[in-house]
Amino acid sequence: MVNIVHKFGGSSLSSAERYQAVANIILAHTEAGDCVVVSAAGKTTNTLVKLWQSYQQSDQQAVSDILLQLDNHQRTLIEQLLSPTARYAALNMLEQELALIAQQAQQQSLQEAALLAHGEVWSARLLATYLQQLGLAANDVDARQLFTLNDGQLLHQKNQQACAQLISANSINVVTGFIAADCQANTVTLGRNGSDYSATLLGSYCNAQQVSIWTDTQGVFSTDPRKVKKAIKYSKVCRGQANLLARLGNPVLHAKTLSPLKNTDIKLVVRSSYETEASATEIVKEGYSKAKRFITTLENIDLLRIDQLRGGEIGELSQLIQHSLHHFIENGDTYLLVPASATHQVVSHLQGRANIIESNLHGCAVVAPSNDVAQLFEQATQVLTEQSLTPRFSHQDADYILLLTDQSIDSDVLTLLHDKLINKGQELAIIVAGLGNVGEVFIEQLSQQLNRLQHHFSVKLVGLLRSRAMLFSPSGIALEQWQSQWQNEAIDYQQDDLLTRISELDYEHKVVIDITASEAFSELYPAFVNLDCHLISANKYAGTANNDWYQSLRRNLAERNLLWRYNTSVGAGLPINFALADLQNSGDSITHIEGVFSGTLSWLCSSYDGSVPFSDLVLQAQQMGYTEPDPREDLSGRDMQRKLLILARELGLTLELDDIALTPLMPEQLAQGDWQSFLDNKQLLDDFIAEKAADAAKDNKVLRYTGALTIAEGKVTAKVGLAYATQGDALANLTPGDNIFVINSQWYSDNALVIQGPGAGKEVTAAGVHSDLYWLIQNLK
Ligand SMILES: NC(=O)c1ccc[n+]([C@@H]2O[C@H](COP(=O)([O-])OP(=O)(O)OC[C@H]3O[C@@H](n4cnc5c(N)ncnc54)[C@H](O)[C@@H]3O)[C@@H](O)[C@H]2O)c1
Ligand SMILES: N[C@@H](CCO)C(=O)O
Repeated sequence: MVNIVHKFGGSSLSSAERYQAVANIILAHTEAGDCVVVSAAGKTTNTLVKLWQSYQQSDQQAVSDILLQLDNHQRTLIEQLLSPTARYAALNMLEQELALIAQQAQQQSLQEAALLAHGEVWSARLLATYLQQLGLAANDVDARQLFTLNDGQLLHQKNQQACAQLISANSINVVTGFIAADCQANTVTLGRNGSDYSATLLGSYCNAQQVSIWTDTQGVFSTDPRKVKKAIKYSKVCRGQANLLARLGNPVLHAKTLSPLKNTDIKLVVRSSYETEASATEIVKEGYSKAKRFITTLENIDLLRIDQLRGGEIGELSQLIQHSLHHFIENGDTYLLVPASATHQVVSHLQGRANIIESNLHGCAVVAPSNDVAQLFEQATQVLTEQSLTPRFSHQDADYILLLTDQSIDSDVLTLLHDKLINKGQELAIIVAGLGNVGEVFIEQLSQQLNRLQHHFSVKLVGLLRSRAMLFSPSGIALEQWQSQWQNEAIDYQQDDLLTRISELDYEHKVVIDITASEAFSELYPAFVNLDCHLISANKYAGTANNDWYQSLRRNLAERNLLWRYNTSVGAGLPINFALADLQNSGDSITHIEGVFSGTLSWLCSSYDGSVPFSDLVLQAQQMGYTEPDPREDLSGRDMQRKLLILARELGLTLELDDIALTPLMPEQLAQGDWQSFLDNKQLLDDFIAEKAADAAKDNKVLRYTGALTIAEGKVTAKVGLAYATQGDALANLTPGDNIFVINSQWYSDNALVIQGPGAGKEVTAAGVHSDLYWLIQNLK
């Protein structure tokens, strides 16, 4: 089975040293069954083209000179690479082939494509022989036996069968790029950059997993890295943008190269054959990478207006001039950008339907996410005008802009444009898990918040998760339409799918915001950290997990410079964690924390006067979004126990949950069974509370549920449970739903520091999550 198709261009094979470097790459990156597509070595194709031109001009002397030049180049490669036995056979074969070309030239029977094909045939044969010499099973394959075209159209079925028959599963198949055959077995060529196209065709016919284009650049950059030092190399580029760039003349990839990959899962990777350790650019399917910004320059372009462009005509024209072409519609007219050298051919092919509107233009195209296009259009026009390069023609489309000028854009102007238009890192991708009470409000508030944050940082919501379905959109989910996008695009997922999608996000920073109440989800935190995600949690499970797990998570975060914030897990939006951290960072030491840390239990106890059954109040609290998904988590005291543990760990204590004594606010037996069985037995709760309230009332007290943590002489005691508060006390007067934190420390010993306010509710909690997000961004800057 073909796993990877590798492709090496002419510059990667320009000398014996380069062949050796390629062989080393093959040794390290291929296994039996893989294919290696090669172009002609160095400038061999150009030399063969010159030979053809001299032949057409009947310049016999030039033909002989060029043949000698080819002989010298190939001979040097063979002599430097092959052992004496292999060398003898290779030189013999080369001699015969060159003699045949000379003979055909004399007999006036040379064929252009067959002549050009020699370059690739020589490369494939030499590389395969050299690999054998290194002990690898390798064979050369002439692509004219693999790819057949009829009338310019590839015969896919026939070609697929040929590949299945001729590509060996037991050796490295070194395949000639650029060439194919017609139905009469005549050689045809696949056009400019044909070897890249050969590689993707072969990949699709063989159902390969990946096509790797090894080239002399390191990948796809935001602009030409030779002209702009600060050009950004992108690790991922979507096929749509790569295609558009190719049509606009960007030289890294050609539109044709991408076409065989349409509707396949084959990965396309562009990487450097010179710096093999450098990271590569992966061209991924739509939706698997965020849209990026690029500037590509245009040189010597003519602008044609075309009447009645027919379907498929652009393809025909590209084939004719062997160049990717781009057309667009402006005010109802169809325009075509044509390299000036090919205008004549295009105009005559279109027989009176093409008018040259502007000729000899230069300029640039800026490819960008659609939301950014309008702003970039203004900025780019301004930069060019300031540089006295006022555009002669401009066009704004859905995902790019085109600015055509009289003079070419030199590297100084390109650098100015790049500085102004291209993001320089600092992007944060947000994944939100849990779209319940708090999650929904958080997303509603996010759009307003992002407008503010965008001034400092580029922040995008890229993922939404419920327990079974997920929605990922690497370029950003439209916040105004997230619900309809969810309805239409969310898909079921397994844990591995989620981790894969997160790993594919090509952002400088990622944060998973956990607004679930799921312990299972919190168990994924170590996996998120391994994928370099920051964490924000409203969920309390990770913060209260056993100490070994918790400490190991903290260590992993620290090792990777990642941040974790979970302020809302205690006191919702109240700044309790800020206060504790601040006191400790200022040198204070906390001795005692006491109070009511549950919005639900605060509201229930303060609202209860016996007139409404307690269980009815529980259902109301649930409706108001105060309770945990299962309110028994609150009634059992467990939720408050978790909060006290989180506070204790903020103080640097290494308690476990069960180190905090707990007395529940419900009869033990109600903890068993599902929610319905609780409802069936709610009378037990009502009787339990009525009894406790009556007991408290005997001393003119009221029911409250409180927690306390004391550190005295190195000893820690902590508990949560029912308390009777004296009428008129701060605790008895607590506003229903409010939390209160009474903090004693070295500095606040007699007169405690008190923090009080709403401790639950979807709005305040969502606002608290935003505060954590803001804090994170401040710390990333
Ligand atoms: N409600 C509050 O006032 C408040 C205050 C502070 C903290 N919190 C915490 O915020 C969290 C959410 O509270 P809520 O009131 O919004 O709860 P909720 O039950 O309304 O929402 C939780 C959501 O998480 C989803 N979910 C469950 N498991 C998931 C998984 N594995 N992956 C993705 N999504 C999953 C559920 O489908 C649900 O939509 C809880 O941990 C809670 O303790 C809530
Ligand atoms: N159920 C929790 C939510 C806030 O953590 C409470 O009532 O306090």
